Amino acid sequence: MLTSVLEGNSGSGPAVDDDEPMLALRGVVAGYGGFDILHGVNLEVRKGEIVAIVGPNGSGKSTVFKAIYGLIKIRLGEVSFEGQDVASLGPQDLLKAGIAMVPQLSTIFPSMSVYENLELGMYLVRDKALVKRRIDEILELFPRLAERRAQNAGTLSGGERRALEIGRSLMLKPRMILMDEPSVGLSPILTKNMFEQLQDLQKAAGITFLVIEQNARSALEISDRGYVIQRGVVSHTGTGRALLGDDEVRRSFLGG
Ligand SMILES: Nc1ncnc2c1ncn2[C@@H]1O[C@H](COP(=O)(O)OP(=O)(O)OP(=O)(O)O)[C@@H](O)[C@H]1O
Repeated sequence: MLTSVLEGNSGSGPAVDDDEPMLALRGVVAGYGGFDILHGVNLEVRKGEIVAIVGPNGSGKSTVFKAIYGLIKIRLGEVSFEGQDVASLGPQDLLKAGIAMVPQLSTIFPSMSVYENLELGMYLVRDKALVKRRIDEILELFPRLAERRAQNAGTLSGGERRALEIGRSLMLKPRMILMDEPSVGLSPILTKNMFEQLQDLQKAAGITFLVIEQNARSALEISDRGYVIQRGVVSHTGTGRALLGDDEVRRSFLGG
């Protein structure tokens, strides 16, 4: 079954009309307990894009991810991935479908080596030769990790650790990666490096990214498109460049 998972995730995935978005949220309403937090969110990600979700604290950015990743049930609306309704799928099934998530909090095992942490990205796969091949491919994408493959992950710098998390999420060959605040804990220069890494992966491996970021300016600078979420709805959308140039967005979120 796991072989089929890998086969399913390799290559370009199901045939999708290029005009169709890879991921689409339509009128999504979701929340916690008796309260709605998202009041009809519409959002699209096209194949090969980097798309950023930005907005003030508590506006619902993480809730959008939870709704996509099946961590909360949506009350109204639709979530589709490559034309398939995925609203009722949980994280394991979404991973099989080709979407991986890199959470905000580190999930690296500090007393294990870089290599062993990467192995965990395919821990259910018994074919060791396949796992090794995949790790070698990933280490080729991340030369700094390759140099440190035997080093304990707990001794990595913040940026290297983030790279390891991204690398591990690539083990099952997802076509799309959701990243929740990838710049948390990183200095401005490491944030810049990390975003450049996403752009490299977008080009080298054709990965599509949907990224939530507090650091709105840095995220929009490298994003093809962005969505500003305010009080549970999309208030602005456009190319990263257009949002960076929008007076209201600048005043509200980017510090003038
Ligand atoms: N498990 C939960 N139970 C109840 N309310 C929650 C829960 N998780 C989030 N909320 C509330 O939902 C609202 C949106 O939270 P969310 O985490 O989506 O915002 P965010 O835009 O990601 O914020 P931040 O930038 O601060 O991380 C907040 O008012 C928050 O308190």
